[in-house]
Amino acid sequence: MSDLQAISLSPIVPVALTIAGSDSGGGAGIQADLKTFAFHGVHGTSALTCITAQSTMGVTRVDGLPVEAIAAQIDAVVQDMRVQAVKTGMLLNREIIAAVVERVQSLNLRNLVVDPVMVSRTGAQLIDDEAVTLLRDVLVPLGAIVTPNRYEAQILSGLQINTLDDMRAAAQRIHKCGVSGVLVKGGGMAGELRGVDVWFDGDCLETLRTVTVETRNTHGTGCTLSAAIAANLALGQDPLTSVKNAKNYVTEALQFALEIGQGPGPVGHFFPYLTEHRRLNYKSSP
Ligand SMILES: Nc1ncnc2c1ncn2[C@@H]1O[C@H](COP(=O)(O)OP(=O)(O)OP(=O)(O)O)[C@@H](O)[C@H]1O
Ligand SMILES: Cc1ncc(COP(=O)(O)O)c(N)n1
Repeated sequence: MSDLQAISLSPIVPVALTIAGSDSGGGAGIQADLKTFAFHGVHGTSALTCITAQSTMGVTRVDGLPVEAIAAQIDAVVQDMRVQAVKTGMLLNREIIAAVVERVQSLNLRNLVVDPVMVSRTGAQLIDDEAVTLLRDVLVPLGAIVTPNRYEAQILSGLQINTLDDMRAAAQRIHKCGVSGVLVKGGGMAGELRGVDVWFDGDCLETLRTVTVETRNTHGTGCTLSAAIAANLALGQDPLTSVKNAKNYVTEALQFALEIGQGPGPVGHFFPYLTEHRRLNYKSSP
């Protein structure tokens, strides 16, 4: 048997789990997470929390799933597979957050990346006040890494964020709640700070910069980033390396973001790696 055959017959593929909502438009939520896991060579599993009717134009309807159905999905995956990393995304309401917290604790889920989906990058609150409190006080402290955007970081820290120093102060304040690593994301910052993130893990306070991509097609950046961090953790990378690799991936996916639909299009999860030939075919399509 050749080496190639031996490898393909017994692949040791890491497994990651996303606990998040569905985006019918395919740009964010579970759809973005599974594409990101696949890109990284990680087997993606999912526990759906809610179904959004959504497109690049926005969300027109949201239906939460029964908490028993959410818990059953998590149990089914974890009882069968060795899940190396988990990410949470849109958890919608208090009941769903409480159910996820209960499963994370009972099953002792490790390498948890909490994307605290609470406020859109434009500042609109996506979950009710009670849910915000529970997420902040109970779920975030269980995380290995939490990834708030500018507005979410304001809620978690109680600080206003307008400058890089504010981002740093917020990351340090959020760390005090017990989460191991904090990444304050700068997609919603103005001017030179757009796309600049701040990392704090108790020792290291680091500013992470790639390039600012001039595009309006940024739908799904937050989901993609947290899923890529989870994928890197599943692959055995340390937290800061995972965050840096994930940021590089998101930057590249933004550079190949898709002009699809009438609103801000999604990032291109696989598009940097399509052959030039195939991209030319797309351009010549009607
Ligand atoms: N124009 C950009 N250029 C480079 N990086 C960007 C840009 N916009 C966002 N990012 C990066 O994308 C990642 C996601 O951050 P962002 O602040 O957009 O999160 P979010 O608000 O949760 O996402 P979304 O807008 O999709 O809800 C961060 O690493 C951020 O720095
Ligand atoms: C189902 C679902 N989950 C999360 C988000 C936020 O997405 P992002 O912050 O990545 O744009 C979304 N728009 N829809």
